[in-house]
Amino acid sequence: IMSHGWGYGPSDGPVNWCKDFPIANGHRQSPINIISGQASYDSALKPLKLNYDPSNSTDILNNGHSFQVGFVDDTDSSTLTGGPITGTYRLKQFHFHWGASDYRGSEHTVNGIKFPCELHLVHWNTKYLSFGEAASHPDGLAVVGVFLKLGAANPRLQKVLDALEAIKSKGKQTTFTNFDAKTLLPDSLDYWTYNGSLTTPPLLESVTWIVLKESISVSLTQMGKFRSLKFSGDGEAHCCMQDNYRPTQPLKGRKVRRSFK
Ligand SMILES: NS(=O)(=O)c1ccc(C(=O)N[C@@H](c2ccccc2)c2cnnn2CC(=O)NCCCS)cc1
Ligand SMILES: [Zn+2]
Repeated sequence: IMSHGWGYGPSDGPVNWCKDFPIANGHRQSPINIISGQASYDSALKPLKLNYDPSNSTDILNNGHSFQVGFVDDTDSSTLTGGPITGTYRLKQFHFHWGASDYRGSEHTVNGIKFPCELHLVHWNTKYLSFGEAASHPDGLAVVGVFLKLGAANPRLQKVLDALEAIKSKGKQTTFTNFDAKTLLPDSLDYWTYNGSLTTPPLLESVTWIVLKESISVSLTQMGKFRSLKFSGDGEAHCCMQDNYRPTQPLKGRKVRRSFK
């Protein structure tokens, strides 16, 4: 895992990203604060269709910013269609952002409310040849965001959290097969949607964001598992992986639409 030179600390964190990535001050940056009263209902928005094949999950990796579960994406077996997008987007990976405390950690906020954690399911448009190629086009990526709200332990998270034991430090990776990402989704697929960006460098403005209105639960103990990861590699000074979220960015005239009345 190459050291990217960026992180979430006082010197390499979000306030400094603009030095290496000037698009940080661009016109469609993410995350944003979603003001529910200002999101307009759009009856043209279709229901989300998420068809994930559990046999596509391959590995779980600590990439030094978060941990991500990777998927085979060389066929249309795990896809996102419908919703605000046209065409077929393939699931590439999912990862999370979380806080050092239970009162922060999500990237998007709703009416100024922060959640302790946010799940991102990352998809790329199959009109392009690869994720990397898609990431450089305005309609290249679609990320489904799911808020995690403090409450009862979520049994569907447990398999992911148990795997963290093996990837405590940066660069650690282990196999992670037969995981059905669909089990992480809430009952309702009602969503807000807007045009935005990657929330980490290179901050490319190529993401159609689809943020679910309904959250899933996470317990205090489970949040402790997230925080037991390290930003640092083996042998480096221990640096707990937490507060790996970017603050909300200016809307700059963008409209947020909602799929529900
Ligand atoms: N938070 S988010 O959902 O908006 C999000 C989704 C995906 C990526 C991503 O895939 N980034 C890699 C990439 C590789 C090729 C072209 C462009 C981008 C990359 C670049 N340097 N390191 N990485 C790995 C990386 O950052 N992985 C995602 C970690 C989420 S915290 C980043 C953020
Ligand atoms: Zn993310």
